[in-house]
Amino acid sequence: MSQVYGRVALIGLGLIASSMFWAMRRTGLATEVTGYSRSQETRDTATRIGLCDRICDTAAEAVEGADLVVLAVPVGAMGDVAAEIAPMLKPGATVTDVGSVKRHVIEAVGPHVPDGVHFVPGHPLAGTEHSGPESGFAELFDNRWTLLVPPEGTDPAAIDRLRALWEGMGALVDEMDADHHDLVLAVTSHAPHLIAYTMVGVADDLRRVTDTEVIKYSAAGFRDFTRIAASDPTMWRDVFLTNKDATLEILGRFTEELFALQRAIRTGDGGHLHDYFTRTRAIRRGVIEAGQDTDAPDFGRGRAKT
Ligand SMILES: NC(=O)c1ccc[n+]([C@@H]2O[C@H](COP(=O)([O-])OP(=O)(O)OC[C@H]3O[C@@H](n4cnc5c(N)ncnc54)[C@H](O)[C@@H]3O)[C@@H](O)[C@H]2O)c1
Ligand SMILES: O=C(O)C(=O)C[C@]1(C(=O)O)C=C[C@@H](O)C=C1
Repeated sequence: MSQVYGRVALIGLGLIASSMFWAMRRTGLATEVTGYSRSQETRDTATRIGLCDRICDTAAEAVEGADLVVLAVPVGAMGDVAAEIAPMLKPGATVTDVGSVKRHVIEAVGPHVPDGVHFVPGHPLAGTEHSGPESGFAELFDNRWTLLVPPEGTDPAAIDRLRALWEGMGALVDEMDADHHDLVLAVTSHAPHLIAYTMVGVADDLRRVTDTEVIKYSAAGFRDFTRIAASDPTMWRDVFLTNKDATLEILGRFTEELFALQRAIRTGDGGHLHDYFTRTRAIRRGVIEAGQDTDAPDFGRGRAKT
């Protein structure tokens, strides 16, 4: 894969931006990558570990002359960052983001993007519970989906170019409407995170089970919950505050199903429990066959990357 953009500016140097830098560098997808993050400490760390070709002291300096600007800050900060960089954007450049919620980002960022600059929101469906500039790695996006959510009327050439960048970074790329994206992600990512946060909170509250026991006897299922519940508090606060309707809808359905399962346990309705678990097991098999669980032993049997 060869160069897709000349200069790329990464704003917010955390897990996703740093992974993008290493992934771009792996195959030379950009000529120069500039970076900016709000805290001096993050910028110093980025300089120390060689993240980006140039770390700048302001967002405006980082985006000057950039062909692609990537907003990789928490969703709640996207609008302010867009307002700050808008006057410096080069005509013909593309602004994208990697936020976990799309309708809010389109409404917060869109109005600041000047005429003559393309806006192609995106979201890589890949991450870890770690954050910050040292947490990134080049393989994060390999064989994982990235969803592009271009508003109606976006220049197809700008979309294709961003698609080429993500594919060059190892991702599979699809396009989706913003509202549908937010509903799908509420099911597959946002509600599950809230449930994990809750489960770990419950274990912490339950004084009959000591902390030492929780850690010592942590079974695989609960360990996965603790991993997810260690995710960045600012990022997840913003996700729930900006994808309110879809998350509340899914949590409403979740509560209804939970009550039904609770009732089946209380009334000894084994048939209901067995049927339910049979249905969910089929979903898990679908995830593995689609090649989306890299931890599964048979990962790779599924969809071949073209
Ligand atoms: N972590 C994940 O699993 C994951 C996956 C996909 C998408 N995302 C999305 O990607 C974005 C970044 O997430 P991350 O995991 O890389 O976060 P992170 O916490 O690792 O990094 C965010 C960085 O942005 C900086 N920042 C915060 N506010 C800023 C501002 N106003 N101006 C400049 N810099 C600012 C922070 O200092 C930090 O360095 C979020 O919108 C998140 O929803 C995260
Ligand atoms: O793997 C993880 O730790 C993640 O939480 C990644 C994950 C997800 O829910 O799948 C988290 C948030 C995103 O916006 C995209 C990916």
